[in-house]
Amino acid sequence: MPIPDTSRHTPASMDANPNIEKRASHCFGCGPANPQGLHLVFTTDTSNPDIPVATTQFQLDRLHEGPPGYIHGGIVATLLDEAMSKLNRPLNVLAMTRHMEIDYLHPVPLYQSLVLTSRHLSREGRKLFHRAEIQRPDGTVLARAKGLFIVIDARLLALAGLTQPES
Ligand SMILES: CCCCCCCCCCCCCCCC(=O)SCCNC(=O)CCNC(=O)[C@H](O)C(C)(C)COP(=O)(O)OP(=O)(O)OC[C@H]1O[C@@H](n2cnc3c(N)ncnc32)[C@H](O)[C@@H]1OP(=O)(O)O
Repeated sequence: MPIPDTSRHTPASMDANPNIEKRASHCFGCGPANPQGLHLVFTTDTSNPDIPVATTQFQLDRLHEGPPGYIHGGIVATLLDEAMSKLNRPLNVLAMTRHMEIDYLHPVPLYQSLVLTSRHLSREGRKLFHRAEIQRPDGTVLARAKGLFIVIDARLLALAGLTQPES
């Protein structure tokens, strides 16, 4: 069987730098170097270091439209996933989403400033359980998610040709 040419799937951002944080600059959710990304910037509250909380405000336009006037459901999932992923570093782990479930409670509007927040719930070994919500400024919850993140160890990183972040 011929070996597939994977090089054609390699985006320009995948340069030779093996450091995971430097390579994360093109993350669709938070990477500052991704011209088509969401450029989310989170504030993380670690006043209780066991239960970090991440928050950001965002406002999207028709580039991310699904139903007329509202954000596409896949982008809503991205926002919730990204917010939950921001809890991993404060917990001193690298982790990836294994499972998430979403309640789309109300359509999420375009052209309005909204609040995206996430909170760590619990940990069982390498399994991290988080939750996230998108709210209107008045506190109305528009969408919420629960996520299971799995801690990625150094061996898996090395298999992907990556190194741990500099602490
Ligand atoms: C390789 C590249 C490295 C890059 C490192 C970068 C890291 C930092 C970048 C962060 C970036 C963030 C960006 C935003 C967050 C994303 O979007 S991340 C991207 C989306 N996620 C992915 O692509 C992950 C793809 N999945 C995988 O690679 C593998 O499944 C994982 C996550 C490494 C886990 O693999 P595994 O260890 O073989 O998993 P497995 O043993 O089957 O399950 C783990 C545990 O979860 C439990 N479990 C599984 N499914 C369920 C379920 N549905 N319900 C309940 N429990 C479940 C299992 O029972 C198991 O439990 P234990 O037996 O340990 O008690």
